[in-house]
Amino acid sequence: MSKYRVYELAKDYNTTSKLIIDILSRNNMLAKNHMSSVDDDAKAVIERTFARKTGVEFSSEEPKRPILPTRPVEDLRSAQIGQQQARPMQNRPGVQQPQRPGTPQQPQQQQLPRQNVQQPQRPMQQPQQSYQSNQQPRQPNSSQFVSGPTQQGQQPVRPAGQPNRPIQQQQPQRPGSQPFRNPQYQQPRPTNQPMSGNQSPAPRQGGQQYGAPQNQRPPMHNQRPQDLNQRPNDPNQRRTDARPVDNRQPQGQQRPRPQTNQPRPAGPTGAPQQHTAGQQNQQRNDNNRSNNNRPGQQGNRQRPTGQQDRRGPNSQNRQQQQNRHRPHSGQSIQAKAEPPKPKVVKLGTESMTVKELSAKFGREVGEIIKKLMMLGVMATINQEIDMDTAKILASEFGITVEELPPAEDPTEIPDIEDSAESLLPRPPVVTIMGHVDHGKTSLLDAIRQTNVTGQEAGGITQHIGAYQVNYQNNKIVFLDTPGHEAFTAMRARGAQVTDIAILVVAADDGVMPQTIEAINHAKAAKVPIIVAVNKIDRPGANVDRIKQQLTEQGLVTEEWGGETIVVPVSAKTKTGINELLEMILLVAEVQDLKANPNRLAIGTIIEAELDKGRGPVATVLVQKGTLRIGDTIIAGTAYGKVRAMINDRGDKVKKATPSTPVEVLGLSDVPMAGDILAVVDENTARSVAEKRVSKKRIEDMGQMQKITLDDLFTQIQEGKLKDLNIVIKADGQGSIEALRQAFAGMQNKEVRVSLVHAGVGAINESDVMLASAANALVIGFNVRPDANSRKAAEAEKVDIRTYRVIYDVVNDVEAAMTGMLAPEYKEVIQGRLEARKVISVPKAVVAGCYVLEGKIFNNSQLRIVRNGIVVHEGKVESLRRFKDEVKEVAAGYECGVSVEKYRDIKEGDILEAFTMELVKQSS
Ligand SMILES: Nc1nc2c(ncn2[C@@H]2O[C@H](COP(=O)(O)OP(=O)(O)OP(=O)(O)O)[C@@H](O)[C@H]2O)c(=O)[nH]1
Repeated sequence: MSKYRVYELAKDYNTTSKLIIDILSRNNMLAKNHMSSVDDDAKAVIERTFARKTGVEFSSEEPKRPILPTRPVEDLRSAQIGQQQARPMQNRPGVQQPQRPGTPQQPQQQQLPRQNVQQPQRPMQQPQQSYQSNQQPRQPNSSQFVSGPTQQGQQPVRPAGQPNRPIQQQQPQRPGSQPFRNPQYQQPRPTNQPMSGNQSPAPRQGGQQYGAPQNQRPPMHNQRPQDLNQRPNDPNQRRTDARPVDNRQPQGQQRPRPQTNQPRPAGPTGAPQQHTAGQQNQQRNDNNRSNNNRPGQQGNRQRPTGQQDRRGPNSQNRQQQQNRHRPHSGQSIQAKAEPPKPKVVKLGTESMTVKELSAKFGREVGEIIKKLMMLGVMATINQEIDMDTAKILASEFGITVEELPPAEDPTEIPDIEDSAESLLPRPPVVTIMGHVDHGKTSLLDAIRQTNVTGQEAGGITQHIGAYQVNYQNNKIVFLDTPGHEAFTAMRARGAQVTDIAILVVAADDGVMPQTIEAINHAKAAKVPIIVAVNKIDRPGANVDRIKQQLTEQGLVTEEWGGETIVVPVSAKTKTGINELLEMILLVAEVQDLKANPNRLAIGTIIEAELDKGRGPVATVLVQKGTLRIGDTIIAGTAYGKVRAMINDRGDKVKKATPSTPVEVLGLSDVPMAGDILAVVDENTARSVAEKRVSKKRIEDMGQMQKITLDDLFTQIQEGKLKDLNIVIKADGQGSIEALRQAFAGMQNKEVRVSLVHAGVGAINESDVMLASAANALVIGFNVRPDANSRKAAEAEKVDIRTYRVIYDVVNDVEAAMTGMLAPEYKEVIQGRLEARKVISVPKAVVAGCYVLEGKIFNNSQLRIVRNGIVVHEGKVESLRRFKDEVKEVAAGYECGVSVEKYRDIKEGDILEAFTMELVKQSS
């Protein structure tokens, strides 16, 4: 009975094994896979099917594999025929492994032991084993053969009576249970023990059983007679080397063994091969070739004859696939250049991508990613890896990291060190610090012989002032910092630019919390402290008690053996002022304060604001060099040319030497208090400012994202926590800093203050829109909303609250946070007027106004706004139309308005008429 393998039939009919299996299954014929053997009936079915279908299915599922031209023509022909004639052994699990390229083919006896180290059998190969027996009718019994360089006419034949292996003995190997063995010898054996070279295969128990199909159909020996007859006579149609030989050829079928009578172009095929009983290990070439001719494989064009592979068919084909891309063994092979694997790498402080790190480490990107994964970092090729992670990664690879110094920040202006010879003495910069209302401003007034206190809104110092005084031909610069807690940040900054701190302690009040805070700031800044015990004129003044309290804070007076200078003073009676100034000069002398005036200036922004008439105005304390008119300066993101400089007395100056405070005009923008001002060339100023702007934008974006995400997460975690979002607009950076600090300390269990935006200037429409988007409250500090922003606020239902005293802001917000804020009165804007003509009359100043919107009443309260800044609040003193007193004036009419106790109305001022309405208190 002839047996055919599915894949052979597929090949014969130029179609796929799957299609053959399908056709067979439709005809109730079992075929499991492409290695399944089928009988002649099945073949007949296939033949009939394809006769009918005329090849429609031929290419329906799998395209025909192209035959590569590397193979000789006769080889290809013989391959086609040979597949019909000789049953290839390639798919058998125990198929012999070809030798490695270049290894001379060994005699079979020598090869046998090597078969035992073949690959474990794969599960997919199991069925193939069972079909091997079915191939036998079509296989020459190689056990009868004498292998070697056979020639035509010397075809070994199976001796009559040579039993074939019993089919019953062909047990499929368990997957992976045994080494890969040549089924020709191994599988017939009851066990999987390797067969020695002189062992004979187990005798068949009847040739009729051998190869019998599973359905036990009668053999059809008339099948494919032509093939059989052609084989011995047409060597060109055979494979060039020996075909797989099967020693299970049914008796009587003396099929000539395909053999190698046409050596392959390469490979040592000349070794004599003997096929003796028990040595029927077919040439590995055969198997190899057979493997190469597997349906769907393209392997037969790769491995030269005699080059054998120890591996199974699949890996062999994989190898063949690789070989296609591999240079021929004879060629000079350029090994794939591996990147050098350094032991030490230099890394900067900035982060690097995974790809960059792989290049630095000389490792594949995949290796880096794998290591990162093992470290718990999921990264992609373009992921940025920070320095710490890179170091850990390097240690994983056994690489030492050398840190490079940080790259120069393009947003920084490098400072130049001055030589000792260039330094000249400079005046000391003194900061007055202390608890609220202990008399800081009064003391400075006493020193300057001026009265600043009277001009301050709410009686509190709310801006850093810088003043220069002369005492005994020595200049002393004073920075007047406020004592309120809210100004901590400003005070801290003042301590950073100062040389000496004057700590004001009221003799009748003693050391208070802000006193201690001031001490700590001065200590942190390593600034010497001189204590001025003020208000010694007060009845309850007790200087010794103050000294005792100071000792508790680590400030031991000189009289008590310490180093702290304590000067009792009275700002009111001007007592002790001279002693204080002398002590300042004494301490300054000890400090040996010097600076180089002959260089480009460096200074610090003490305060900055936007003046509608003059533009951005910055108060600068020059610390090094000399600042001159026309210098190109940069401070923060602002830059420009010095257009004008005004000293503390209001005089215009052309230059400012070290330790000189001046107001500087000419900046493009309002810098932040604390920004460093530097004189640079114009290009540098512009480029550095641009870089700072973009850097700030990126930082702001990151901050916004962080805040949003953090808040979201925190809110989820904290349950009922709500944010009180606030937009601040103020008249100066100092006020913003103060409010920022005040809000930073505010938080209770239910509400947290979140600053959405803070800026200098009047409240504008974009502020309102931002507040609307962020569901925020707008707080104006000494600024007012313009007409558009007020309308926008009404439309968007945004609450704008304006203040002139920081206490009120803090108290209101704190009250709101505790749910106690229930305003008894609510401001209701009645109308807006513009002062167009100001007339002075006896006992009053009358502003000729035009009512822009709403109404003004003769009992209205008035707020006078100049350039968006509130300059006064008061009551209507008189309201006239022409010469008549009237009760109200509506929009579109002119009127004369005078304000109670205020004569400084200017043309262009905006007068807001408002009233306070009682609001029902909510519980
Ligand atoms: N009797 C007496 N009163 C003083 C003296 N110094 C200041 N005062 C009064 O104390 C109050 C507060 O004085 P300020 O100079 O405003 O105090 P401050 O520390 O500058 O206050 P802030 O700017 O709010 O921090 C004012 O009413 C002063 O008149 C003093 O030496 N004797």
